Amino acid sequence: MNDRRKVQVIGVPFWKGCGRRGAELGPKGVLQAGLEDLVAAAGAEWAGSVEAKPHVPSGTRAEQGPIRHLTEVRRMASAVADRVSRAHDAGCFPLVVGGDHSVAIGSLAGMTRRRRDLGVVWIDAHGDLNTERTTPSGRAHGIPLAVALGQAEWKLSALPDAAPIRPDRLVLVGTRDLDPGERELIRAEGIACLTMRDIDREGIEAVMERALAIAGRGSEGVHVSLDMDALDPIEAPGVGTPVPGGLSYREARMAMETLAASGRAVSMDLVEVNPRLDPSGRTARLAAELAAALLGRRLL
Ligand SMILES: NC(=[NH2+])NCCC[C@H](N)C(=O)O
Ligand SMILES: [Mn+2]
Ligand SMILES: [Mn+2]
Repeated sequence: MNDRRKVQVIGVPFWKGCGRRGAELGPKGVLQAGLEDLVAAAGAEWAGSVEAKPHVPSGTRAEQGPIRHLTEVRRMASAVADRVSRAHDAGCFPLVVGGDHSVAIGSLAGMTRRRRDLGVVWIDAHGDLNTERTTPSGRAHGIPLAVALGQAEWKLSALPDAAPIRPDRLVLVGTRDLDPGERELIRAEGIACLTMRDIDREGIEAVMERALAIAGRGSEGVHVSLDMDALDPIEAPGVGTPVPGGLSYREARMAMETLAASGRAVSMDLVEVNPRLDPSGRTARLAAELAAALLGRRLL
């Protein structure tokens, strides 16, 4: 890892990919939980915090189609992609704070513009591998990986200069809730899926080493996408789609520390924090701590 890495926070106050208001308060919540101090404690330099918001001209009509609010999701993704590639060009580590997980379409577009052979570690209860055809909810936060892989009708390459990610460089971690179409895609593409069961059996450190071997070895760096619903709802109650049986506080910390020690992480998403669903604020605080751990904050 370089001596003092610059971190550019890109806040994306966006909820329309999950259909539940409150996710747009995520960036503010995570910042108020002390993100800046925690990043400093990680020894990183704070390059500031900017917002990426879609510009939707008034009078825009809700479109018909399988994915709700698709026009806004596309505009948001394009704004995020521009912020991310600019941060990357300025020598910064882009830290994208959502917002729901559809913001990752923008992060991946922005990163693949600059790094064609990007590895991706997707830490999430869900697969986020639905397409327009398989989505059970019509929510865009369930499709970002299918878009990034080029498996959906909406392709990452529709965004200027972005490139699809490679299925053999993608690894899912913490998975415990998949839809039928997602299972099929995982099988068909041979996507590595390190489920909660693997974590139970092998321990989080061994699982993360495996994840790094897939996404990290030989790639041009690893994008870490952390959906806070990967954590057990007891630790992180402020998420829109909680699933029981998730990562403990310690496992999540260890996962971040293992990624940090590898020195391979080049960008991160921190998503699905919904402060409205968690008056205690612990989900936002935990999210900020996990980002700092990924950036190298440690006890000694
Ligand atoms: N990023 C998330 N929390 N995604 C939840 C997705 C839930 C479900 N699989 C769907 O497609 O709607
Ligand atoms: Mn999820
Ligand atoms: Mn997700």
